[in-house]
Amino acid sequence: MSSSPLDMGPLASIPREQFAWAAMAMAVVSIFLLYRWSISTDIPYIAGLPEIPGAIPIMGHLLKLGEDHATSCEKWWRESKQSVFQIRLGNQRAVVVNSFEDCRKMLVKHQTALIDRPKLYTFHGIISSTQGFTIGSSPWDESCKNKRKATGIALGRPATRNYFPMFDLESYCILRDLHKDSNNGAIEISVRPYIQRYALNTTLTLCYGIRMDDVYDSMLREILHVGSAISLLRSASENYQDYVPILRYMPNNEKNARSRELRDRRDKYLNELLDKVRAMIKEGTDKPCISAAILKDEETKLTGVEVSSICLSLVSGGFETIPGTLTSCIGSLSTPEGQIWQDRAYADIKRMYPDVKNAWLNSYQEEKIPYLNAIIKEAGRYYTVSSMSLPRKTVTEINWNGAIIPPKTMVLFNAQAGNHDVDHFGPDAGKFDPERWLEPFEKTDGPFVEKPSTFGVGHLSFGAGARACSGQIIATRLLYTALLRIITSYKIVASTEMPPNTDYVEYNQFKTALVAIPRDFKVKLIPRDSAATEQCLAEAMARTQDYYKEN
Ligand code: HEM
Repeated sequence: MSSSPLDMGPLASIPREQFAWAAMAMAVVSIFLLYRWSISTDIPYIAGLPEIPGAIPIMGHLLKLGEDHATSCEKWWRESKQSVFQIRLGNQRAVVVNSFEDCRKMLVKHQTALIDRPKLYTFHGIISSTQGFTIGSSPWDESCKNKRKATGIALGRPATRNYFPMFDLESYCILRDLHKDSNNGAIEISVRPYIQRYALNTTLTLCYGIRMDDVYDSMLREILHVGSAISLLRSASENYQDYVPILRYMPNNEKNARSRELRDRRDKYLNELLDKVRAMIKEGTDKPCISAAILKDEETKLTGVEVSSICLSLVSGGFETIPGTLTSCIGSLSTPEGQIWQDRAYADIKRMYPDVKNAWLNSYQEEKIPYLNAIIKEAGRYYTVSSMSLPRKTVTEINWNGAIIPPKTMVLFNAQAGNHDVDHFGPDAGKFDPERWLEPFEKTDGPFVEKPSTFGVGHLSFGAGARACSGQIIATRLLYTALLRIITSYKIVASTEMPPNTDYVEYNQFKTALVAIPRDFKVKLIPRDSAATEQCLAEAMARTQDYYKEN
């Protein structure tokens, strides 16, 4: 006998009602399991640590966080009065630390437990598949240790002396071109491109012994463009597929295609740079630099991929952070209140170096001027260019006031929140004020004296502990040298048509980027002492020509 399509076989003996119940139960169980799956995370809920309400299935808090994670977390901290809390980024659980004191305590006291960095699908799996991970994104292993050690030597204080001629040359080029392109102050100008070249040339020289003289050089602009686009793909608010795996399988995955395109463009210029070094070695014209040392097989104990990774780390470590900090700082200094700080800085420079030529000469050798140091600290604090720092991952458990944060948990440091914490910096934490770093003084008499700091540089912008920024010493020197030379040459005045945005959140035009990109603005440069500036420029030109000859 053939069965009809409606023949239900053995199920036919189950009464219709019972069948309906069974089907409903199965549906309920399936929905429950689906729901459980949609809210499950790599690390289970951490008992004893508050979780921010409002997470939704699959996405967790990703949508609620919006584009600007640092500002959302800062708000949740203030609303919940809990500085350390847990959130869900898709299927990953993360602990967020907000207040200055908690960031400091977590980063320093638990530095060994927090020595690792998480791996992300797009950045590690696609973008970094050819040149290796940058140091800032490397999980903690033997290779990362070697890379950090080599970088520590190349960027440490004793090595800084070797870079004096480079600091001299690159900061001279900023002033040379500002002087030329603004027609000695007659034309309003946007300063960021000059500072971008400054930051990039410094690390390119360190890594490859190569620099680009033209602010709009095509390779220089390509490196900056690709680097910024990659930095966007690293951010959680821009790239949900790192946390919501299902999105990776979407047809025509635009993120993957873009990642591959950027990776290929980056490979192209990195290979070109290495080829140039190879050619220079062949001709005997190579300059002392990290990649030449490796290519010439000097004793380095590093592999080829590790060298690429180090060069990539140094180039990407500075090209946005330094321009972000220095450009925004110049924005704050150009305001009417900022012009008073400029004048005080200028007076302090003249107090230490009555002859401006000596100030220029010493600008890359020592950081002796208290008022300038205060401006640089304040710029680092106020414009926290890496607002959520770089993510960390625990290797061992952390007991945080009784809550056990297990190994392999992602920990995020809200440096922006900590740097504007009124409980630490006082009620004016939201104001740019270099004088917070100076001892109280009779404003007219001076002299300015820096307050001693109990915690590194006094703010969280370079991170802290075992994975703190490797480039901090060089970065500070670069900021100092450039600022000294700019302030001694010009009084910087904000453009009335294109003034700077000096709000510590709104100055950034891309909230989703890993490192802030300041909104464009222009300034007018009013010469302080044209004859002295021209003499300083002429002397710097002569010195830097000698440097070229020596190399
Ligand atoms: C104003 C300038 C800079 C700022 C604000 C900055 C900020 C940071 C931050 C927040 C981190 C993560 C720290 C942590 O996890 O605790 C970091 C890591 C790092 N930075 Fe910087 N940075 C700057 C300049 C530079 C420069 C110029 C270089 C290289 C020449 C550099 C190289 C690195 C490297 C290699 C790491 C990774 C360290 C590791 O993971 O072990 N940075 N930086």
